Amino acid sequence: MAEKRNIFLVGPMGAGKSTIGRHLAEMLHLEFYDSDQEIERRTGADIAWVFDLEGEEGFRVREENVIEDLTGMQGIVLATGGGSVLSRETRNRLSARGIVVYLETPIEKQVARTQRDKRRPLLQTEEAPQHVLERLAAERNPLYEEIADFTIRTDEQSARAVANQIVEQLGF
Ligand SMILES: Nc1ncnc2c1ncn2[C@@H]1O[C@H](COP(=O)(O)OP(=O)(O)OP(=O)(O)O)[C@@H](O)[C@H]1O
Ligand SMILES: O=C(O)C1=C[C@@H](O)[C@@H](O)[C@H](O)C1
Ligand SMILES: [Mg+2]
Repeated sequence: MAEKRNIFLVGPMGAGKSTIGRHLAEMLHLEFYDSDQEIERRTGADIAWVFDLEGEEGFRVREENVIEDLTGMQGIVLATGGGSVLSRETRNRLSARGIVVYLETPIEKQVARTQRDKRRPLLQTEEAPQHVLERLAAERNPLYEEIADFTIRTDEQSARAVANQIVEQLGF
């Protein structure tokens, strides 16, 4: 049987990777994974707690390991953590083992979408979320672009409509 392909969603916090990823997996009859959720499952702690106990550095090690394992699977949709592309090894694995879709959205939209929940420790600081997200974007957008097979904006349509658009672009 032909190898089943993987789809990896990358992009910043609030781009909609987790939400759109679930729709996409359902539409394509693939399994859905989310690296943040997988870290929570393996540690039995939430993301904020991992950041508190181990710092961002410890979190990144866990993230790299989880993505190494998940990218070794076949036939999955994976929503990656927003900062996972900081690791060169992770970027190489994502590029080599699946189709990478960059979900792009303006900062203002990211701010609005991440305002209500407190699960993103990098945004729980004195600095305004808008500034943090701008700083992260300057460093990370080139990395998302570097590995993307294609890019889709997620601020103009519903999550389901974006998933549909991805299915069309994938052509399978
Ligand atoms: N296309 C969309 N249209 C409207 N709302 C959306 C869309 N995509 C996502 N949202 C909403 O935005 C919020 C953030 O989305 P989501 O958690 O999927 O982002 P994420 O990219 O996984 O972020 P993170 O990197 O922090 O995990 C959710 O409440 C979701 O319902
Ligand atoms: O952009 C980031 O660095 C992060 C995004 C989230 O998906 C989580 O992985 C965590 O909150 C860190
Ligand atoms: Mg997510």
